[in-house]
Amino acid sequence: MATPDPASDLLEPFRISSLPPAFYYIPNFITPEEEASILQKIPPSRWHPLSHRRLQAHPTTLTKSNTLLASPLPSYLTSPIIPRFAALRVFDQTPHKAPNHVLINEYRKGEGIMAHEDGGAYAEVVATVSLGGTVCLEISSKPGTAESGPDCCARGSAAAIASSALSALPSDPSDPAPDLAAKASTEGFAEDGNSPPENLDPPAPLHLPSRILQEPRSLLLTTSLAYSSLLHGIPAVEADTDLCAATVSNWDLLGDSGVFEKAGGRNERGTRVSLTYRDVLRVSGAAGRVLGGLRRV
Ligand SMILES: O=C(O)CCC(=O)C(=O)O
Ligand SMILES: [Fe+2]
Repeated sequence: MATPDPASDLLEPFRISSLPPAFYYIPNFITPEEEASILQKIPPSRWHPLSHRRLQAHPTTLTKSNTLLASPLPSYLTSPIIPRFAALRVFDQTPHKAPNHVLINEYRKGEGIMAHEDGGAYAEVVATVSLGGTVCLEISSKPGTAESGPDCCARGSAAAIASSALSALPSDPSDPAPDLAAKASTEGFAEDGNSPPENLDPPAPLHLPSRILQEPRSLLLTTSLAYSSLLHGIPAVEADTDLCAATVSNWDLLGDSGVFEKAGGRNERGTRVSLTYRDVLRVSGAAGRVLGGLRRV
């Protein structure tokens, strides 16, 4: 069954409203010190070179049957990030209620990743933390779907999806990220976290393909229909150009859009590292592996 949009009153201010549900963009999710510390702890020996990027999987790659052999994530990937996901209830609706797998991708200038979908091995929530450089993620529809083609169409199912969102639980963010509490309170959300988001605005037009600009230290959440119905990719270019409110879907959510305005709408690519947190559906526990091993002997 599809994982519902994890919308809560805490996430609603960060929803990318011009895109189909449900993408959320949160700038400054981690601090510069936390970013530097994580980058420095990524083990150089674990990289798998690919043709246009390099990759490492934690705790391990999945088996051929898309099973995760359960083992803990390294602490530099869990703290402080996973408690912040919990405070925002990002993974509350997934089977294990927390991420159990992280892919680390590194892209150098001019590198990218082809348009793709992440597939059925995972619950439909991906939480991407960006480190180092800035890139545009390109969002497109799957070939042959109603949204494909150059035209706009109405976000018809947005309200239905939003209404199936999380029923909010009392909030106890033990370790809120720097900007989160302030953003939620300036948006006037109840502190007890019990009010479901109101969605009274008319549906926003959606334009596909579209771009999401990912600043260093930001968090991007790709969930529900955004996960299952759309493709995402990073163009392999040396610079992202023509960056402005009309061409970047999360322009109003950026931490500092002035940087791109001052640069004439241009983002010169540098090395970017992404951490993509997911909940693998099929997990084989250590006990099961021991028993399985004994049976095979
Ligand atoms: O680096 C990114 O932001 C995207 C990575 C990605 O799409 C993936 O690992 O499936
Ligand atoms: Fe992906």
